[in-house]
Amino acid sequence: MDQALLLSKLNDHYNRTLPFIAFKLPYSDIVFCYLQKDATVHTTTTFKEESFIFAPFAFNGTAHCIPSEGSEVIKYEMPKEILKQIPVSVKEDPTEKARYTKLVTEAIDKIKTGNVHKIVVSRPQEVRLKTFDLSLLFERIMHLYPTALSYIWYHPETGLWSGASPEVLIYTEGTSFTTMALAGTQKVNKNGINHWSAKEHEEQQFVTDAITTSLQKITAVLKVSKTTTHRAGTVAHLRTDITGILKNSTATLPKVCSVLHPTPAVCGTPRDNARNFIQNKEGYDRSFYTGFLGPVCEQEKSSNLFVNLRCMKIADDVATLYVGGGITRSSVAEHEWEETRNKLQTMLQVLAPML
Ligand SMILES: C=C(O[C@@H]1C=C(C(=O)O)C=C[C@H]1O)C(=O)O
Repeated sequence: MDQALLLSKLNDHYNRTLPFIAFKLPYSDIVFCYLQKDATVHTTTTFKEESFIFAPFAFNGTAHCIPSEGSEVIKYEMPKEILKQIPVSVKEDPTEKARYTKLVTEAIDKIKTGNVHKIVVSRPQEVRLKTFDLSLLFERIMHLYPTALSYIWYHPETGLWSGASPEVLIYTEGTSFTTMALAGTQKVNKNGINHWSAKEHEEQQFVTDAITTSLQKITAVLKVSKTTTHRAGTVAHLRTDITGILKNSTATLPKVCSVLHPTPAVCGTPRDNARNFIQNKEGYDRSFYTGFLGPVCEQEKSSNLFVNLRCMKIADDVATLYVGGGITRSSVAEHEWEETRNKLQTMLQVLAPML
């Protein structure tokens, strides 16, 4: 199928308010699309049917999904093309900056009281588009970030979401699994080498420790890699891979997801205390941001689930971009604000021709 036909099918689906998903896995050139033939709201608690799963931050065991059955399934190979990144500026809103830095300061104060080590706080940023163009969105999201899970999800129930996530929640293949601890953020250094502070290493170590502890009960083998620098668009993170074998009897995919989600990389640690802070103080509903998403296939016993980061929701001509960062006792509110501004670039690059 050529790209013009694919785009006309996607546009047609969108105009008829029919659900679809288009996604590309990291390091792959193949875009998969499931175009649902009706507007049924499909949900899953078993994660067994071949489908693309879309779960919110407030996941309670049930996720939205678009099954391949009952959908037109399209496999499309993206032509190789490198799009240049152009920094896009958004006006700094002093009121929003004051609100966010206050939230960060409150998180630091909470951490200093001692019952929570790390809290991930976040904010939505609205951006007005001249006009929304689904074809342009497709071309840019699928080309700009080859190491990410790039996607466009649409369902009349949830609206249109798009993102390029650098963070694996879990990959499974039979009982083998891979997950990752991703934290610490810097702008990508021009010489390609980033130097990380003790604060950034500490923050990332919280994530590794919390993930390995939570996986202990449901795994038979657990291995932790060396920590490396992971580039994600214009920012870089510290990353540790965690691999192993799941216990066959207890570790179903929904169970593994409930154990891992929300990870300390998007919520904090200990989880309940961090989540309480977020719910009481963040001041907005994260909805699908920092939820998880990706394809699952029971027959092949495989899944590729990602954390929904570097994403946005688009309604009419307004895109809402979501960004956050992990706070520890040594965080500096002004730096955290800057970090969220840097992270905004990932989706702003995608939207650039529509601004
Ligand atoms: C919360 C976000 O990112 C997470 C927080 C990070 C950090 O605190 O340094 C780094 C990567 C992600 O795990 C986001 O991008 O919105």
